Amino acid sequence: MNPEERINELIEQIDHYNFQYYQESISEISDFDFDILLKELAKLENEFPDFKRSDSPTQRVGGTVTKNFNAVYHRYPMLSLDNTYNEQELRDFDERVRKGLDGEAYEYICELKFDGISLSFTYENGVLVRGVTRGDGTRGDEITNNVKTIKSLPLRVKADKVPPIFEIRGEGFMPFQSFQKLNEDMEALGVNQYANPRNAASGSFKLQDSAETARRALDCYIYSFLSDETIFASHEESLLALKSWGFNTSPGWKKVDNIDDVIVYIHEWEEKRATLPLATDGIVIKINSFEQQRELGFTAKSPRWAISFKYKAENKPAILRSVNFQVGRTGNVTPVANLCAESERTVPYNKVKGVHLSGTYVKRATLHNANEMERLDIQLGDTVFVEKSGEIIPKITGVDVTKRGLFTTEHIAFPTNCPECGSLLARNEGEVAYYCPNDSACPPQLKGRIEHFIHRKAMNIDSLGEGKIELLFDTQLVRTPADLYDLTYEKLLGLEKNIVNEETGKSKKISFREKTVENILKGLELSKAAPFKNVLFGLGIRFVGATVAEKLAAYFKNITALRSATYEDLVNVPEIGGRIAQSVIAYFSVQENQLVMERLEKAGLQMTTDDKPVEMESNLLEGKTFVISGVFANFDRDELKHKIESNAGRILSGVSGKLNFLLAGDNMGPSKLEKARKLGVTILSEEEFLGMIEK
Ligand SMILES: NC(=O)c1ccc[n+]([C@@H]2O[C@H](COP(=O)([O-])OP(=O)(O)OC[C@H]3O[C@@H](n4cnc5c(N)ncnc54)[C@H](O)[C@@H]3O)[C@@H](O)[C@H]2O)c1
Ligand SMILES: [Zn+2]
Repeated sequence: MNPEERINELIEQIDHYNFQYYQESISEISDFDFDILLKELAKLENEFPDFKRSDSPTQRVGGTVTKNFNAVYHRYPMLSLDNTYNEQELRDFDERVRKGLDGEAYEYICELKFDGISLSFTYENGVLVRGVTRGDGTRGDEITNNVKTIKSLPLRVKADKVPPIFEIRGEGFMPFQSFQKLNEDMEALGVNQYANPRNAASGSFKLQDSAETARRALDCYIYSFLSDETIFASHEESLLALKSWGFNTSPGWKKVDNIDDVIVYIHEWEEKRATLPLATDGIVIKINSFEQQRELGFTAKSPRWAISFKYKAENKPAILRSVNFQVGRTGNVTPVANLCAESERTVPYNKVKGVHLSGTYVKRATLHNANEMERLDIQLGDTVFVEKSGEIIPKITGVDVTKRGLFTTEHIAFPTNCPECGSLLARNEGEVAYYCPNDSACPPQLKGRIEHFIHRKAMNIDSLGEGKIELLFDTQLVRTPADLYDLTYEKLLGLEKNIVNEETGKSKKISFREKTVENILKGLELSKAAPFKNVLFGLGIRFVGATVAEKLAAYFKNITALRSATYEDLVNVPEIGGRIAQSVIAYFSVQENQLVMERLEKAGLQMTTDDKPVEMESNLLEGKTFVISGVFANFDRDELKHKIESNAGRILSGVSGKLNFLLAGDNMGPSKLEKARKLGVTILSEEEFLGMIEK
């Protein structure tokens, strides 16, 4: 590949990752690997300036504005930061600063680099009037209602020196605690979880529903002040003033006067940052004097007076001692590695401490699925590399095959049968995970279904925590949600169980005394008033999350109508596709499920509703099928989907002979387009589509 081709290829890759990262809040590769690609591009552009493109990601801030919010121009551009992972480059930066300042003395402010999203807040006459994301650096999304949910952000500032208009900036983030809670909720709902707190913060600040943003308990650390008037001489002065005005300025910053002390600061926080309640990914170094900042100026993408030093995700060798195959609520089988430190090879596994990584000991890591095990070519006894990605879930990133002796490792067979119930495992076409199909009797699946049933967004029975369900399950009192409503005071009183925590080995005794039993029964009684949509969601039908349950409930109005709905009836409901329809039908065709439902109805749960269904706009698209692909100028995909469905059209999951229309936006994959053309599918632009439903 010649340099020009490589440059173009890199741009395409980086644009793709940027889109995923900023628009979809997904990291498809690690920041480190992303930064390697970006550096390779910058280097090639330097060597071959003729091939340098003006739209290169080295010349632009990575984000974009979305169509969901008002785009507003920044008064002062919001740039990125140059970054480095090593001390030598930091010294090179210091050298450039020294030259740029012509021998003047200078100071640095070192700050922690919090891992969230950049936010800008404008105050007029002391009142918060606007909150905006960084966007593409020139324009951002106006998310004022969402930033107002940040409790530590003053809505009004009262102080003497406050200028009539000023802007402050900071990092909006989700503390680990909120992150964990959010992901637990998402797991219970069966929807995709966020990989790390940064992605969660980014997604949460850009929600349409501010009430949901508020529930997610986001916060923000303020690290910069801007105004047209010169009020402060230095960054330090501005930070101190902001603090005295009531802002939640970023904690832990320090003023130093040479690069060696910057490096001391970096080492100081390398381990200590693991004790913070939020994610950090490095430190930021800024020239203190505003005058000197002006002298040094900016590149197209970042200030010349600042740089960030990023900590590499810590990666350490460990020994793979064994693999557990865990069966989850939906029957998915996940391989989990049991690890020990290299020095613990011969220590009995219950005495193993594990590998010290970013402040904690790690002895378990996910291997994701059979494909991933194959990709790693991992064997028992192997020396592997473990990393804490997003500082939360440890994963295995590779195998050190040079450490593999002739007889020291052993092939790992992925089980053919469920380790919990013995059923033959199955795998759906196109999916990587194996699952246990025995959903009516496999213990973790039964238990999981009950845990789901009592979830906050379902029957909301919080007097029945996880341990209690385990106890009810073990004593065979409860195997299905319907059994819960047969529980009585007499059956419950006096039950006991020791529950051992697998991680810590500590045991906890659960015993049902009078008060506990009363609370459980009260919770069950109250749950009988939960609306039909909650009951429907609580059943845990595959692909029926809270929103789908709400739509089905509103459309069919009662369980009898839903139960007898045909596939055609179901796909006629706006926004219900074939996958959901099939899953609902499959669920009701199982006799045991029908029985559970009848018993729940008898117990007095709500099986009807008066909620109104989604309004249909017309039948203009009746009998027509659509696939939406790419990015559109006026609507996002969900809006287009809604338009199709509320005009009686149907969405298909992929391009096939059955498809009538491909609604094609920008950036869609060329192979999809090609396939559609071959099959004679009509390709529509956004405008052409809108023309079809105009009345
Ligand atoms: N994994 C991926 O797929 C992927 C894709 C795109 C970008 N990225 C990562 O994001 C980086 C680019 O993002 P970026 O442009 O936001 O740069 P950045 O996150 O590396 O640095 C700039 C940002 O740091 C933040 N920040 C935190 N604490 C700060 C402080 N005390 N002072 C000033 N700023 C502070 C601000 O939000 C600022 O916008 C890449 O280098 C890469 O590491 C990853
Ligand atoms: Zn099973």
